Amino acid sequence: MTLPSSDSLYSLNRPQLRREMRRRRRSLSPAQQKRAAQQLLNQVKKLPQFLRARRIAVYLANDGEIDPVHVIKQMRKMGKTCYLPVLKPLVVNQLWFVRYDLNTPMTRNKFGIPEPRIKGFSDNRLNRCAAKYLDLVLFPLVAFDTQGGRMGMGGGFYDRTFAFTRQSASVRPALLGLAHECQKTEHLPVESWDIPLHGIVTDQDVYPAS
Ligand SMILES: Nc1nc2c(c(=O)[nH]1)N(C=O)[C@@H](CNc1ccc(C(=O)N[C@@H](CCC(=O)O)C(=O)O)cc1)CN2
Ligand SMILES: Nc1ncnc2c1ncn2[C@@H]1O[C@H](COP(=O)(O)OP(=O)(O)OP(=O)(O)O)[C@@H](O)[C@H]1O
Repeated sequence: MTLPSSDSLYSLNRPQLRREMRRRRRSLSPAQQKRAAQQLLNQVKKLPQFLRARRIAVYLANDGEIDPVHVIKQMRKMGKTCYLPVLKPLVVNQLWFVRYDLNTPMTRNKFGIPEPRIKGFSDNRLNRCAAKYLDLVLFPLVAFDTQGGRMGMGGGFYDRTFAFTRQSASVRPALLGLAHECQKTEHLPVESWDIPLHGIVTDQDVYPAS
């Protein structure tokens, strides 16, 4: 099947575009995914936001997402602390960030994505990092454009969790989106609730926010 060209993407509404971009990334071959993951590390490891960050939130690849596995390995080599999103219990579509080491016990969330298992309240508190104390957050994206538009899985998890960054300009982790180059579109409308990112990193390029 031929992919719609960038022009015909214009005619799609938001859910259709999300479906199309998810299909695109899922249709990448294992070899393409492997190469993209390696190229992603080459892009990320040059970034000043990455070099200076000590606490970094990342994700475990799902649904054809660009895989930050080598970025995670590099973080560990550099002595940085890695955090993963955990669906916040009892609160609508918000995230916690919990420490992720080689021996972290894991479980699957309701979407089937592995996340650190939260045992007791105290254990959870010890290993959690408040979103405002993260130095860098790598957002998983479904689609992006080069003017600041972006789209995630549709739950608004990241938008809700980082809504505080609008108020307090002084406490602001660096926010960077990760995506395959094939998830770039011509133009995505920016919604009122969209949290602006500092840039997007793909296997091919770095797009700083303008
Ligand atoms: N790797 C990864 N982890 C992540 C996210 C992500 O986008 N990628 N999230 C970013 O927000 C959060 C989880 N959000 C998600 C939202 C929807 C679906 C999803 O697959 N939705 C299904 C419908 C599932 C259902 O309702 O039962 C679908 O659309 O097909 C997955 C994750 C936290 N962890
Ligand atoms: N701060 C917020 N408070 C309440 N609802 C919010 C907030 N931010 C976003 N939402 C809601 O969440 C949904 C997000 O939809 P959208 O298509 O933008 O998801 P998304 O791009 O996947 O978001 P994210 O990447 O943040 O997970 C919208 O229905 C929006 O109204």
